[in-house]
Amino acid sequence: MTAPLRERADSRIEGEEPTVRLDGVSKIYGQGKNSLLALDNVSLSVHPGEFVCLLGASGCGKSTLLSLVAGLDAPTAGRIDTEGHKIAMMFQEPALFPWLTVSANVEMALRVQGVAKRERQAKAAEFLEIVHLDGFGAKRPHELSGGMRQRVSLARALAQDANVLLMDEPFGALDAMTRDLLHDELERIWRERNLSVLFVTHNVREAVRLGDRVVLLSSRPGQVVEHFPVELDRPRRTDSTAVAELATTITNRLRQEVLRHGR
Ligand SMILES: Nc1ncnc2c1ncn2[C@@H]1O[C@H](COP(=O)(O)OP(=O)(O)OP(=O)(O)O)[C@@H](O)[C@H]1O
Repeated sequence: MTAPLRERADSRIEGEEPTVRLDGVSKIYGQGKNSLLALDNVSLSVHPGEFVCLLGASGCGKSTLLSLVAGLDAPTAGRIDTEGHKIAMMFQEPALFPWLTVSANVEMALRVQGVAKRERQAKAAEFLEIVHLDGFGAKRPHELSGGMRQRVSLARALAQDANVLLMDEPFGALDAMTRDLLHDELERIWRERNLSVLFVTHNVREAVRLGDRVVLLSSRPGQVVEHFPVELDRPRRTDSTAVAELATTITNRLRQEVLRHGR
């Protein structure tokens, strides 16, 4: 069984600069009596081409951490370095514009970058092909299934020309079969494009299925409790014995952590 190695986790490849680095990051919401410490002194790196999954009890600050890395909010203390890297974010809800076609939703990301109209259409078609949605460009989001809408969202993230993908429970609302298919798709795209991925999930097996490393956060305030390298051959199956075994180890650790906090 793979042992958790805290020391090794942030020195994966010597001399290689991380794409995302958090140093002693804390986040307090509000002020005075009503203030809430969401993250406490979190240090964490994601290396080029690395797939890191973030697990933790509900409310431990996972989404907060992603929003800080995305620059949507500022840390109260500590430092976040993503300099020189382009970041795209995906949420549980695909957040597509319902009045636009699928193609126009993807084109929006290109428009922001100043890509000319004719080129936009061709490029959007390419990105839709990457997520296996060729031929669906003229549809509206409501005409697609939940899994297909998440594919559009992924195509839009890729169209942002990002090398860092932040994913906040992107498959949490999908059925198990669709989720399995999207795991395969995401793994293929991650490898082909050498993306650095920071992926938040509640699903321990999903984290082991996808991650090079699973990082466990404590209950609030979120602190890094342990790093679990996942040294299993890819592609992995969510229902394989090896995935289940490591998932059990991590779940037990997570349970300990939750009980320690009495919730
Ligand atoms: N904008 C905000 N203002 C005040 N408190 C907030 C804000 N955003 C989050 N919080 C609080 O910070 C804590 C961490 O929230 P966050 O959403 O980051 O946790 P999470 O681990 O992603 O939760 P979940 O797993 O349930 O999605 C929670 O107690 C939440 O209520």
